[in-house]
Amino acid sequence: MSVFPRISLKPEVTEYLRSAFLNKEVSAAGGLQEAECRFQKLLACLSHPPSYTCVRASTHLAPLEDIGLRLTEELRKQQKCSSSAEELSVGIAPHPRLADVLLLPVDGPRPVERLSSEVVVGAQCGSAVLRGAHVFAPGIVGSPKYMKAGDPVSVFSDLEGRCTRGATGFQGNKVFVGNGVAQMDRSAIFATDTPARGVGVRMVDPLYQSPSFDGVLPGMVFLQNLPSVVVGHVLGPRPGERILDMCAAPGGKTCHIAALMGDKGEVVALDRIRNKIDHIRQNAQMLSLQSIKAYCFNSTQAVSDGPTHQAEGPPFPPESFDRVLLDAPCSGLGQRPNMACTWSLKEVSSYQPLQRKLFHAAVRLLKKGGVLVYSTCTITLAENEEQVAWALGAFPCLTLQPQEPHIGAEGMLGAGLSPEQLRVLQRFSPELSWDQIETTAPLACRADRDTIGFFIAKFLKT
Ligand SMILES: C[S@@+](CC[C@H](N)C(=O)[O-])C[C@H]1O[C@@H](n2cnc3c(N)ncnc32)[C@H](O)[C@@H]1O
Repeated sequence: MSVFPRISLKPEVTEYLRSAFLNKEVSAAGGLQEAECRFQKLLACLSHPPSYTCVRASTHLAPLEDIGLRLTEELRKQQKCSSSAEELSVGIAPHPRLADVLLLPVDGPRPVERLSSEVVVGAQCGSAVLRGAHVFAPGIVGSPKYMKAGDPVSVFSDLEGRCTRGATGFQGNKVFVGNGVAQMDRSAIFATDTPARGVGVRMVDPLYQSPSFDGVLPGMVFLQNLPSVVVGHVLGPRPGERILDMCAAPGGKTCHIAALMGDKGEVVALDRIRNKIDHIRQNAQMLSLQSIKAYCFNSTQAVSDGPTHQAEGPPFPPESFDRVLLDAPCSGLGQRPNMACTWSLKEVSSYQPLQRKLFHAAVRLLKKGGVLVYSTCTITLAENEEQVAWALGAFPCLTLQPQEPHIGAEGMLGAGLSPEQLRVLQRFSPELSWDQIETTAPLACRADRDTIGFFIAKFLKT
């Protein structure tokens, strides 16, 4: 059952994406009609959440089976505390190919009746609610005039960011994401002296029901999209190596890399935004990882001029790292659910130059014989296959490598790459099986197909 409309984009952005998905190579290979059909499915599936939640387990601390059992116990406790009449069976399943992944089913869309009191939240907060979160107070933009803690409310997501903060009603473009109970009075949420923190609305009857991971086994499980976990495995870090994560915050992949190395070696995490570095450090501490060193730095300038640079932190001499991850800043259009993106075409298409600058630094910092993984959470050709084609031309020392595991589809036609090159790329394309995925099918079967949109390329520097 489809509850949300397809993702709402500016017409110029829709046309830009259409021209990529219906490019000449694609149309010649499969026909224009099939390409249009794939594109329409893409727009529909992006506005819906995946049908499961993926968590990465800290298998450097305990066996997957033990973590699965402890998680089941914790979630059962959560259900007992929940006032929801309907119980969600926990049903955790290990991923058949990823030894550190647990999958949990999401139940939805469920028939939930709307209440007369409406709380309006920002689009990002609304998407988080659809993936199992409660509503945090900073995400609330509007509430009933006399709302008190304990009031039952319906929560709506403001798709276009039009609701003014503190509004008592909103008639704009909004979608219903479920019912909850206010945890604060309106006056506390919109207080001007001390901005409100913590849960503002506890969701009791969400449209999509999945467990809330707020405070659940924080050192043992980490919420992460499936393709993001695949990135760590594809990079293939080994104990004792020195690894660079160039765009690391909040550190999900950094921590995964350190865990895969058994916390032996060094993982250097860089990010340009200072307060995001604290998130990397907090996550490393929470997951008991000592091998991570995080620095606030612009990675386009992370190569030092001469080989004599002695300091521990960036910039680094050329050929300093065994493996480099470039999880690039990108247009993020693969994220699900995403019901509306208000970006202009200029914004959506602004990332290619920065990604190329980062690529230059990545190649220089990598040792000969080292591995470079480039990834994005977007669906555009310009940030994915076109970047690979450009990199192969710009850096003759790079060769494309097969990936293990290879769970996504192959790369998309249109950037002039050969069939062999496309086969070793990994493009997670939920639209390819959208409307064929049976929600009753075993979790492990649908998990690999019902992902966010994502892209991974692996190179070897020869
Ligand atoms: C896709 S996010 C990274 C997500 C992260 N790898 C993870 O798995 O948790 C991209 C990050 O790149 C950072 N960034 C953007 N430009 C950068 C630059 N020139 N140097 C370093 N970091 C940059 C952004 O601040 C953002 O945190």
